[in-house]
Amino acid sequence: MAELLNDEEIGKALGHLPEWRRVDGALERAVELPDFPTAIQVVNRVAEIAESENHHPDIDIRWRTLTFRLSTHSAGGITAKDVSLATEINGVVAAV
Ligand SMILES: C[C@H](O)[C@H](O)[C@H]1CNC2=NC(N)=NC(=O)C2=N1
Repeated sequence: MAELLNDEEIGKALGHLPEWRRVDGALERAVELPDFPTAIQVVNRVAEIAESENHHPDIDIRWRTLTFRLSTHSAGGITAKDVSLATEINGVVAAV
């Protein structure tokens, strides 16, 4: 099972993920896409990655704004899996 990261480890990870913030026991990023179809394309690409890694984000979809929330449910907080998926989500968004 993935180990929970401590405050120092989370802070260090966020240093490399300036688009993300810590909200309660999760990493969170909101991103605005050019339009709704593009937002759904991003969701679909993230879904492929999440399924391949068996680690799934919470996704809030409001028109063209997506909010991703990452936590490891089985650990009850933030683990390296969340940091890894955040990095991959950044890559998907950057490729739009
Ligand atoms: C049975 C299945 O492997 C688990 O429920 C996986 C699925 N996706 C998951 N996603 C997240 N974010 N946390 C988990 O603990 C988790 N567990």
